[in-house]
Amino acid sequence: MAGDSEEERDGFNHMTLRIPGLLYVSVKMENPNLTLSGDLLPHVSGSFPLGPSWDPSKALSMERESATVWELSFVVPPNHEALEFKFLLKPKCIDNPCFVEEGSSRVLVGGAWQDGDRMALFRLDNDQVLEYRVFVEAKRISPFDLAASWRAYQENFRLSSVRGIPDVSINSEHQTGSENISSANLELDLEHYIVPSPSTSPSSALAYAANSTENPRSLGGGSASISSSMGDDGVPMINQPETVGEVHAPDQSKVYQSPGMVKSQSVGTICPPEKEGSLRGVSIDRGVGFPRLVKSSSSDTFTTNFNLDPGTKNSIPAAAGAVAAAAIADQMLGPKEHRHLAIVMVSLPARGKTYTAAKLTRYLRWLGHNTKHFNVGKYRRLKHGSSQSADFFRADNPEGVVARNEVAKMAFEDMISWMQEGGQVGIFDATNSSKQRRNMLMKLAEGRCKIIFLETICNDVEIIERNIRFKIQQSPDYAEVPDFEAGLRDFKERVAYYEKVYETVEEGSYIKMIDMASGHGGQIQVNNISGYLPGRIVFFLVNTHLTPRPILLTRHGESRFNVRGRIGGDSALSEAGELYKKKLAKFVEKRLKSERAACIWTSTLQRTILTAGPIVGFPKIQWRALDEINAGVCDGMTYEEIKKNMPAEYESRCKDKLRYRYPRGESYLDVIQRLEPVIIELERQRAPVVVISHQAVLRALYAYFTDRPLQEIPDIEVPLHTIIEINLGVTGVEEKRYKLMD
Ligand SMILES: Nc1ncnc2c1ncn2[C@@H]1O[C@H](COP(=O)(O)OP(=O)(O)O)[C@@H](O)[C@H]1O
Ligand SMILES: O=P(O)(O)OC[C@H]1O[C@@](CO)(OP(=O)(O)O)[C@@H](O)[C@@H]1O
Repeated sequence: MAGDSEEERDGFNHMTLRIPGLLYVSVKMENPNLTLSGDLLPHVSGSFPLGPSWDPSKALSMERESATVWELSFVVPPNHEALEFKFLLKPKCIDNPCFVEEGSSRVLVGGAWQDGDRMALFRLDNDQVLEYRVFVEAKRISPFDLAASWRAYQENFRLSSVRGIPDVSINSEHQTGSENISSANLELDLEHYIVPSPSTSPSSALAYAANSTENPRSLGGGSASISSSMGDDGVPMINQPETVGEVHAPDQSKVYQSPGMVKSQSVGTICPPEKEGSLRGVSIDRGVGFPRLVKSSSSDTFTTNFNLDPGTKNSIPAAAGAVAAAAIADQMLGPKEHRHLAIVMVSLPARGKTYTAAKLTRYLRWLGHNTKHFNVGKYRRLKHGSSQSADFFRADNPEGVVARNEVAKMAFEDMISWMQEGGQVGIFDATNSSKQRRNMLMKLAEGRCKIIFLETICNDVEIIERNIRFKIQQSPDYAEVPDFEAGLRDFKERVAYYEKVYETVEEGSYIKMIDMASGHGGQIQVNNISGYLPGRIVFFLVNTHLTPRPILLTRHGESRFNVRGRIGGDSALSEAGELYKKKLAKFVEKRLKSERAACIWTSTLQRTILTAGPIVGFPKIQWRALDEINAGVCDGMTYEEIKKNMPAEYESRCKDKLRYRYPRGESYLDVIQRLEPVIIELERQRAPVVVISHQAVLRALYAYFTDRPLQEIPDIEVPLHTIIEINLGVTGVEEKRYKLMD
């Protein structure tokens, strides 16, 4: 250290005596009057080791240390005699001239400052004078210190200096670089930027989730078949076969200890996380999303051992994503009936059964579990028509009871048949509100599948009233009833008949969601729940809620690698990307202006962090889990180069882009697996979130919200400079797209 020869002033060390040995030098400039300096950036130009020449174009830029102080540090070798340097101000626009400080050059000899001026004076074009205070600090460092700090620099400093902001940050004013906003101005009305969403996206949250559930096999439905929608004549329309389902487990070693693993033999209560009042100061463990794992067996080894060929039907789940060794072990080693799981919904009408069943189905499918939703109401409508009045649902109407039990049995048997063909999780959606009905189901399930009851209880009369009104609007039961009030009366009568005979679940394995829609947290009770998958289901349900909020998904602004067609890497933004980041900031400002809280999530790659740069007023969080698919040895190559130099790899990826894993990199399935905590966190958040990430990652996130089959994920279109707004609402998911630039 130089402590023995320094003179302290203004908090900086001004050297007067030479320090022998290797030196660490820090020079700083301070300009308290920021408004004068405009967009002039301080630089240093000098002799070795500051630069090979005095050429201003090779001057080193200083880093902004605080709002008014700029800093540059460097190492001077031990045998170096004199170091000469000068400060420069360079305009951001490279075409404009730069300004060199007045007076002779500054000289440092062995770290001692040869009495240079303590002010740097710049005379600008218009004879305006800018003054900066100058500080120099020199410390002797040992080669060991240097080696250690070099390592630290390699590991940390370079990253944070490139990125310029810490993992969790918030900027309350526009950063340098976000000026010159005029070209980034947006129309007053954001609707101006709306472009059509792809036809496969969820058309409207008002579409009733039961419509897209399974059809009776007796009607030619089966495991993959007829449509969710009804034709004008009431006859189901034939649609595409369902493609979701069987895929390889990506890597059985890739299991991380998840909070989803719950074992409970007796009744326990879990309270969901508190509602977030404000997101400011939020801190997130960046490790989340990076499973602690050992890369070992490939999916090939796994599938050979356990005969999990995606093309063959078998009784073992063909799983992906977070479904890994634990899930498979449960399936392989547990009792035979445990290889298939039936989630049997229980509740009075209008308590969110179909909504919850549809959401859980979407989540499990996205993780790679072969899951289907069987809605008994749909079976009833197809068998008995959709114009049954409340009387049909009276417990003392024997014909109604027989008819309802018959369709319930039919749907349950269909579900079991599908499981025997390889299906893994069946979600059985009916009121199942009496012990007698549940006993019937348990008998049907004996030795064939494990049952977990999922009961939704709601004590909030206002929510029940709102739900009932939704049902009249959405349910095909009332599609033919022109008078809304008459429909309302009939449905309330139906609910009252159910209430008379309703028995809460007290038997078997169950999960009870109590008042989870109230917005005050509610609670979840679990009884006799164990195993990987039930644990995941409980964890998912604890974190979901009904608070409406938008999630804005966007890729980073165009990167320099994008321009050159190179994949991966960590390049900065192109000119178009720079413009997009400014437009995006304006968009976010307008779109979220009425929100009390919101959060900006980026990956740890600089193209997303730079894109988030000009957004002000909201906390920004970097997630490693949001980093782009790791292209391994192909990182930085163009697709053409991969095709030419690694034709076999290129070919394999074309054949199966979902499962293909780049050598030393990742597959899409790997990406989905690491995104699972991101999905849980997105479900848990109550405020809007802006996710600035990458093509492959956003494909996977988008597929979750829009219930797209895994196989389609690698080809989903996620264009640059476009914002995909996902609105999570009380009735489901709706999508809007804004295109800010061509
Ligand atoms: N856990 C819940 N408790 C109460 N209401 C809920 C819950 N989950 C969802 N909802 C709301 O209930 C409304 C009606 O739900 P739906 O699933 O059609 O009811 P059900 O199938 O029980 O008749 C949904 O639009 C949703 O807003
Ligand atoms: O899976 P494919 O279709 O190759 O798309 C993923 C690729 O998208 C890219 C662009 O080509 O994303 P990004 O824009 O985030 O850089 C590559 O980095 C990444 O490898």
